[in-house]
Amino acid sequence: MAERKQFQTETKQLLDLMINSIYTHKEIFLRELISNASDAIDKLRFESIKNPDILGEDKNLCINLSYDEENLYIEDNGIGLNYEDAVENLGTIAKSGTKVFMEKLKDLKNEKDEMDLIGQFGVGFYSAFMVADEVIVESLKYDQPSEKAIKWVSKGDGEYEIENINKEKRGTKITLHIRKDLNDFKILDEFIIKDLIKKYSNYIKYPIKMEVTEYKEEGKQEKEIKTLNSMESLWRKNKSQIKDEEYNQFYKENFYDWNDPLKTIHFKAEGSTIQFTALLFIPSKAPFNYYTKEFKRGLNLYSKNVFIMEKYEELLPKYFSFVKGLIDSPDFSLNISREILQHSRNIELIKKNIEKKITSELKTLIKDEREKYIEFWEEFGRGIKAGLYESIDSKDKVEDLLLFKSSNENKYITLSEYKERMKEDQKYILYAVGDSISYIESLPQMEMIKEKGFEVIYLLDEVDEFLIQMLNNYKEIEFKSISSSDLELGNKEEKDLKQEENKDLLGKLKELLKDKVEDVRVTDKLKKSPACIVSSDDNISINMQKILKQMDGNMPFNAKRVLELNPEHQVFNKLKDIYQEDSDSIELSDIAYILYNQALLVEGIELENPAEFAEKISNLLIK
Ligand SMILES: Nc1ncnc2c1ncn2[C@@H]1O[C@H](COP(=O)(O)OP(=O)(O)OP(=O)(O)O)[C@@H](O)[C@H]1O
Repeated sequence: MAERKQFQTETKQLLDLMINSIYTHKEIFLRELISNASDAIDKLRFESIKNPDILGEDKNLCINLSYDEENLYIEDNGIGLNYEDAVENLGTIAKSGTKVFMEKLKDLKNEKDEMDLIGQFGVGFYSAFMVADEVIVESLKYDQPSEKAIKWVSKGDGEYEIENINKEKRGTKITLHIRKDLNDFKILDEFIIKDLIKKYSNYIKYPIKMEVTEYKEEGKQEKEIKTLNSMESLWRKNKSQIKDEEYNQFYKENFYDWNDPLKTIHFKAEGSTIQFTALLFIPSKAPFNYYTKEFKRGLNLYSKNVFIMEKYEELLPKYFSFVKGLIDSPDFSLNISREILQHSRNIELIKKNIEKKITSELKTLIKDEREKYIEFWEEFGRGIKAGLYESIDSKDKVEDLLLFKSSNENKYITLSEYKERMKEDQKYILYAVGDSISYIESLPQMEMIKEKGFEVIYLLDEVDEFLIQMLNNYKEIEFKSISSSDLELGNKEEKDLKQEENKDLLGKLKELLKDKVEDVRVTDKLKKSPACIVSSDDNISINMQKILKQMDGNMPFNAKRVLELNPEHQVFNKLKDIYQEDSDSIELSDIAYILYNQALLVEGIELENPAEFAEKISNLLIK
């Protein structure tokens, strides 16, 4: 006679929650039940170490799936449940923290909170009621005679029935009578089941078998029992036993890439606070949508081979968003939600750990395989820079991974290499901004710097200058633009003296150009060129304004400009002569106008009035 029992109050509430669950991923019930089956086989294996006889005839440890029109069956030959086990484990939530769970359940305000809570506590077996209106568990524990098997039945309505039955085979068979009101959600289908197993349970270490349709030649179909999961989780194998090809194959199959990864990082962390295995890949090519909003970064999460979620982004800082891979940790609960994970201390620890590892691998590449790193940089460098720009607190960790081309043979260098090579009298890390090397090299400001033998890093990417301004310094050496108005290259006193000597002329020029520039000064940056334009505001350089204007055409171009003149140039002498002769002459104002516009042209800035500029040049030519 079956005994009718009530579920524990808490369990009842949990069941109600499951049945009326708003949880969109109903499919996870299969993962839960398979993971329980796998745990049950684990437990049996453990027992069999002490006593190998308990396996008896039934040595092929596996999980069998089958289905008919109304039911799904999940069967294992694991440890099994006896009467007490079933009452205890299937009738109550046998977990510590149940009280807390229920307390919290009372305070719930909305559906999202509900999901978070489910995630936090894990619902395992009860998730079956998300898809089934009746669940039957038939089980024979390994150490019991067949007539001591049990049958446990519940409709999830607060009660269950339990009785002893006769069952010959060891282990547990679960029958789910599938609900009819699941709308779009279908489970009694070969292909759906196959897909779900691949997605969630592919790396369960026991075979999950099911009868499937095999398509033979000449269009013939046959039914065959097949193993649906690959079983082997590469990441749990010993590193020394894995060949490069295996890693590459695994990467390509799981992360949708045609190319082999550039680098594979596989490691285990077995600290006292957290345990996890990481299998990470640095792709060799950026995905086609890498630089778009559609791209999603993140690592896949597993708990002891069981898939939990895809692309969990909090584990990867933005600047490492190119990394693909997975983390397997027994500390993750199967039902954990993204929201809960976010606040978990473990996640912070794992994140720190993998970040350190990726950084050190990349640094090794820079040192030992520069060509490979350059290849990588050309694919992902922009992403690293943009990511770092958004998380500038991580400057210390990432700045040594940055590469820039420099005036030293136009090769890529790191900031630390720059620092090493700095001249004794050099105060700053000098940079120049432009969209090509040839443009930068022809800038008048480069003339004196080259002469002095200072190295200049070239900021060729739009994001570069923004980033450099955020970084502000490298190991306490300030970055300075070669176009910066306060860059001192020569003897400051000499320059100040020249400024003083010519202050009347400079004042006059400033007046003539008053609606165009903020100031007119002498400079020691120029050698062959008569003039250049610099920004008087280090925060918004002329180049940055150009970029901002490109992004938004309506933006006024208002970087504060300063016209700098080369006091050693013939043109300057000419200006002096004209000024002395007649400080109000048209010629003086024309030359000032031309010099200013010329400097704009060299800087690549559109002229306000090209026709007027051309006319003044023509006038000068015929004089
Ligand atoms: N196939 C099975 N064979 C033997 N025992 C089982 C089986 N399925 C469930 N159980 C028993 O029922 C208990 C409750 O399962 P449930 O899935 O709710 O929680 P759990 O597996 O302990 O936790 P979690 O699902 O969070 O890992 C299990 O601990 C186990 O003792």
